[in-house]
Amino acid sequence: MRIALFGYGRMGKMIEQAALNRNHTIVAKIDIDTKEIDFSSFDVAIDFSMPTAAYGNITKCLENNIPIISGTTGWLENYENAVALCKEKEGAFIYASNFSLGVNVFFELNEYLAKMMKSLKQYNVSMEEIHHTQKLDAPSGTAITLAEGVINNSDYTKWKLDESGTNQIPITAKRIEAVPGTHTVFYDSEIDSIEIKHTAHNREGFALGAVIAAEWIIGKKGIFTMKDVLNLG
Ligand SMILES: NC(=O)C1=CN([C@@H]2O[C@H](COP(=O)(O)OP(=O)(O)OC[C@H]3O[C@@H](n4cnc5c(N)ncnc54)[C@H](OP(=O)(O)O)[C@@H]3O)[C@@H](O)[C@H]2O)C=CC1
Ligand SMILES: O=C(O)C1=N[C@H](C(=O)O)C[C@H](O)C1
Repeated sequence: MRIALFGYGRMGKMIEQAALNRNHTIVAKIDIDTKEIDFSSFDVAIDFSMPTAAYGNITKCLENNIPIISGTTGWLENYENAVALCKEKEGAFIYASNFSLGVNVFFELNEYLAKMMKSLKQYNVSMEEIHHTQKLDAPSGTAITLAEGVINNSDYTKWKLDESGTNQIPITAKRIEAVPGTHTVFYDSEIDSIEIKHTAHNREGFALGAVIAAEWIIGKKGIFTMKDVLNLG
């Protein structure tokens, strides 16, 4: 498979390694200074760039009939526009806030737990995410997906950074040097606490998941998620 990388930072470099290990070729490394892109030279694009750049990169790929995998977080105000463009162009697109197998299992566990806890009103839910100090967005995309997983399976209706309130999930974002990504969902009552936690030990799982998604999307048309790719749930 011929892959173009949009963004060649921490994740772009990890994805390059994961792709080479699976016998793919990286034909382009595109950044903000790239003047011209030869869209005929690759089969699929993987975008791990920046919140301000992701939507533009996704748009370019869809307009040029290139399947696009995006892991960039912090651009979701434009997600529905990307979906509409993908439908209009009959393209192929996957966004995932987290491509690791472990986190996608954790997403399923989170939804299952939320369903069980729905009627247990003595418990209050909250979330914490911890990432490295270079991270640009807060809360993390993964924390937002976790909050949406609870909202879709409970009486909670919204999430907010650092703020609790009626039917609102408070999310705390901590920034600590070199942490790849740690997410915890807490249910607290006067009597006890339940917590589920995912800890990434490095970025390998994110990178491998993105390459697996790129392999999977070839020949498909539509808007998909990692749940489709991993056949979970
Ligand atoms: N979904 C998932 O599983 C995961 C998602 N992420 C997300 O991926 C994104 C990237 O993370 P990370 O690699 O750590 O960040 P980095 O800052 O290390 O890399 C981002 C890269 O994008 C480049 N860039 C800036 N503008 C553009 C543009 N217009 N087109 C293409 N590239 C551009 C930057 O270049 P320059 O430095 O020159 O500005 C930089 O090299 C983040 O949003 C992060 O949250 C991260 C890990 C896992
Ligand atoms: O910026 C990161 O590093 C990460 N970003 C993603 C997110 O916002 O959830 C995924 C992972 O936690 C690492």
